[in-house]
Amino acid sequence: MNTPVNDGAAIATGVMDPELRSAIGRIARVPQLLVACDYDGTLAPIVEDPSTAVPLPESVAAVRALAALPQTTVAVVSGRALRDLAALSRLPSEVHLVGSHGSEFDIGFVERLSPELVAVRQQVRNSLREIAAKHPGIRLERKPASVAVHTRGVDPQVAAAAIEAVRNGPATFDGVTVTQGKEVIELSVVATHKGTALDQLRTQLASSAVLFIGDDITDENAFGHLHGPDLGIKIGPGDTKASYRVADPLEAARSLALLLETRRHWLFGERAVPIERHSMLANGRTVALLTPEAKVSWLCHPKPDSAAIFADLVGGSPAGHFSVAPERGGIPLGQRYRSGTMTVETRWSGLTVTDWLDKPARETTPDDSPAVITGDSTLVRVLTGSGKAKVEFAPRPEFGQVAVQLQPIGDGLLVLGSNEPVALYAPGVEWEVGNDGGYETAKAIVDLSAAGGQVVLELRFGTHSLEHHRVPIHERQAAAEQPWKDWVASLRLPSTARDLVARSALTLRGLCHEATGSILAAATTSLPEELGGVRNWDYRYCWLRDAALTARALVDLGSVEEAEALLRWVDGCIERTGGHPERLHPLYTIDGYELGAEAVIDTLPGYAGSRPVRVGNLANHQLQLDVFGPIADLIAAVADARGSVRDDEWRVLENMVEAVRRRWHEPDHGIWEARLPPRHHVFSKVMCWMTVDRALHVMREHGGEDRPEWKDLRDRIGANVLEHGWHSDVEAYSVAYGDEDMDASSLWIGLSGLLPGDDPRFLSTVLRIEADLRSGPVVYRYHWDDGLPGREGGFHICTAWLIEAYLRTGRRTDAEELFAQMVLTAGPTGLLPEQYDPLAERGLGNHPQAYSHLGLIRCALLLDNMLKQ
Ligand SMILES: O=P(O)(O)OC[C@H]1O[C@H](O[C@H]2O[C@H](CO)[C@@H](O)[C@H](O)[C@H]2O)[C@H](O)[C@@H](O)[C@@H]1O
Repeated sequence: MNTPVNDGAAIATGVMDPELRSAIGRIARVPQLLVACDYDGTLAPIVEDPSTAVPLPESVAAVRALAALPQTTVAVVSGRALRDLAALSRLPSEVHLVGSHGSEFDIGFVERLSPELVAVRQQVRNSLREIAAKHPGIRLERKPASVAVHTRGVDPQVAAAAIEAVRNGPATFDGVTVTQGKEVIELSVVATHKGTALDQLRTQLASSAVLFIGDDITDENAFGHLHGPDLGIKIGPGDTKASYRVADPLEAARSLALLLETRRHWLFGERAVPIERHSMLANGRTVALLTPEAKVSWLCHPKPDSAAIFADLVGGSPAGHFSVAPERGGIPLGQRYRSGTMTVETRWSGLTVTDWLDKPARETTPDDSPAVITGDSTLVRVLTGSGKAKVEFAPRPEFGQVAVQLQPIGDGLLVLGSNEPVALYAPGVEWEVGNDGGYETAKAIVDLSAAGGQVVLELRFGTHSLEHHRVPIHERQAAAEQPWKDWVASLRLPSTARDLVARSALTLRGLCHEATGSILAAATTSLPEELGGVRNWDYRYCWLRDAALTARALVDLGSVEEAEALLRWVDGCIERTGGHPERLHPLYTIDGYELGAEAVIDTLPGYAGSRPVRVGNLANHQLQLDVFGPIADLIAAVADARGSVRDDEWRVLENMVEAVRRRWHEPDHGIWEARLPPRHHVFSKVMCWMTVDRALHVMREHGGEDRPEWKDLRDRIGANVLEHGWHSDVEAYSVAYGDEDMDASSLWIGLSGLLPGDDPRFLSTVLRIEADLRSGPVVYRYHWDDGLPGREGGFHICTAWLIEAYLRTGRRTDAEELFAQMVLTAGPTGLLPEQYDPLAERGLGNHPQAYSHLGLIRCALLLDNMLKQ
C-alpha cells in the first residue's frame, strides 16, 4: 500500500511526511521485523575521506535500541568491506553487519575466494594502482573481493579521465562486475548485490516485513527486492524504487526513532488499563468490555467467540476501539453499573456516557407495531450533559486483519469490509473520516448543549439499516434493563457482600448465551496470567466444568433457568458423541461444536505486551475426566430446587455415570489442562466419585429406579482415590497418585463430601495446601512444573475453595478474613478476572471470569449459612 514518490528535487526537512509516518506505524506492528540500513550516506553522513565516516549518534541510539527489541532484527548492509564497516560503525554484535554490497556475511569470506578469483582480483588491483598513479587525488579502497575507486574531491576533469580509464581497462576484465556509487566506481570479482543479501536475511530470519533505508545507486537493488508489507525509504534526491523519501541521514535517524517508539509500544503495551477495572456489557447474545474511561476496548462479532471488531484490549488502539470522552480531556469522576442492570454509566463533569447492549428491536418494541430491524445486537451509547465530547470510532473487524472503510451515509456510517453488516447510527453527528493505510477511523466533536443535552450513538450489528428507531431511547433503555432487574429481584441473595454477589450473579448471567444455553468461561481471550508472559489462553468457549459450576451457583441463588438451558445444550453435545459420552470434549464452541485449531494472531501485541494472543484452545483435545462431576452435581441441585427431574436431565445423568464407568480408571490431563502427559489426578478421581454419588442422590430423592451397580461403582472409585491419592510423605492428598506436589484442587477430597469435615486426612490436606499455596489474599493452583515458562497469579476459585474448606473444618474466622480479602481484589464495578497477583496487587487473566464470580457467590452463601456444607 505504499504510494509512489515524486522525484525529490525539493525535500522539506523537519516535519515528517504524514504518509511516511503512518507507513512506519504499520510496519512497526509486524510480528518479525527486519530493519536494514545502508551505511555511508544513511547512518553515516557522506564525508570526503571514507576512512572518517562515522554514524550519527541519533542513528546509533535508534539502531541499538531496535536491535535490543524482541521480534526485531537490525542489519547494516553496506558496500564497505565487513572489517572496515565493523571498525567504523562500532555497532554492537546484536546488529548484523553485511559488507561488500551483500557478499560478506562473515569475516571468513576472503578465504573462500577461489584461486582463479584471487588472480583476477590481483590483476584488477595492479591495473587500478597504475591508473591511480596517473590521476592525482584518486583514492583506492581495497576490499576482500573488490576495489573501490573514489573520485570525491578530485578535479572533475581528472576524475572523468580516471573513470574512463577504469571503464576501458580493468572493468572489461573477464569475471569483473562494475558497481557505480556516489563518486565511486567499484570493480568486484564477486557478482552480488544488496537485493540478494536482503532476500537471504529475510529468509534466514523468517521476517514478516523488511524496512530498508538507503541513499545510493547500489541501494536501488535493495529497494527493488521489497514487496508486500515492506517499506523502502530513500535518502536524498534522485530516481528511486523506494516508496518514501527523506532529506538526509538526520531525517533517516528520525524515522528510525519513530519506528523504535512505535514498535516498543506495540511490543510492550501502551499504558494498559488494569484488567479488573474493565466493566462488561451483555445482552444474552454477546459481550463487550468497557474501560473506566468509557472506551469500548473489546467486542466480538457476531458471537462472543467470533473474531473481535474492537480488540484494543489485546492490541492497543490500532486493533479497534470506540471511545467517547470530554473534548477537554480529564479522568472520569467514576463509573458504575445502574443498579441491577448491565447498563454502565461513566461520568465526567458535564458529560455522562450510558452504555448498554440492546437486543434486536423486534424484541424490545413494547407494542405490536412493526419495528425497525436492528440486526443481532446494538451497542447503545447515550451521551448526556452540556459540554463537548470527542468521539472516535475505529472498528477493526477480524482482529484488525482486514482493511475497513467507513462510508458516511444518511444519519450515520456504514462499516465496509467486515463479513457481517455493521452500521453506526448517529443522527446529528458530523464525522471526519481519516484513512491510515486502508484502516478508516471516524472522529467527531459533539456539542451536547447544541444538541439539546443528549446524543445517541447506536452501533448496529447484523444490519446496514440506518433508519430511525421509533421507540424513544429512554423506553428502550428501560426495556433493556427491566429483565435484568426482574431477574436479580427474583434471586435469594445473602446478606454477606450482597451487592457484590448481585453483581457476580449478573456477570454470570451475562456470560450465558441465551440462544444456545451455553455459558462462556470468560469474556476474553489472552489476558495474561503473567504480565509480559506467554500464559495467555482463549476462554470464550463453553467448558462443561465451568459452565456447570456457573449454573450451579445460579441455582443456589434461586435461578434454575440457566441450568435447564445448559443441560439441554449438554444433551445436544452428548447426542453428537453417537453413544460415547466418555468421548465428550472438555469444551465446545458456543454452538456446541468442536473448536477449530488453536492459532496465534501474531499481528496483535497482547495486553501489556503479553504475547501470543491465541484463538481456539488446544485443551479441547485433552482427556479431562472430572467434567462429569459438576454436571451430575448440577442436575442434583436443579432436581432438589425444582422437586423433579426432566427427561433430558435423566438422560444426561445416565450418560455422565456411563462415561465415568467406562473411563474413571484412566489417567487424564486434569482440571488445569497442563500440556503434559496424563496422570491419575486426585481431583479427576474425586469428580468421578462425585458423578456417581450425585446420580445416586437424584435416584434416591427423585424417584429413579434402584441402581445397585452405581453404588458399587461409587464406592470403588472412592476407595481407590482415598488409598492412592494420599501421599504419606507430605501427609496430604496431593495432585496425582504417587506425586508429592500439592494442588488446591485436592481440597475437593473434602469439599465433595467424600471425606467429612472432621476427617484428619482432610484437615491435614487443608493445612498443607494453606502452607504451600496460600499467599495473603490468594491461593495458587499449584507450584509444580507445568512445562510452561513464567509464573502466574493466585486463582480466585482456589481462594474460594480454601474459604469453603476453612468453613468445613470449623475455621470460620479464617474463612471470613480470607473472604474479606478476596472481596477487596474486585474492580471498582465489582468484576473479577481469573487471578490476582498479591505482590503487584492487580488482577490477571481473562475477565470477567465465571470461576471467580461463582466462587465468590458460593462463599457468601456458605458464610450466610444458606447452603448445606
Ligand atoms: O553501501 P554503503 O554503506 O553506502 O557504502 C557505499 C560506499 O560508501 C563509501 O563511499 C561513500 O562514502 C564515503 C564517505 O562518506 C564518500 O567519501 C564516498 O564518496 C562515497 O562513495 C565507501 O568508501 C565505499 O567503499 C562504499 O562502497
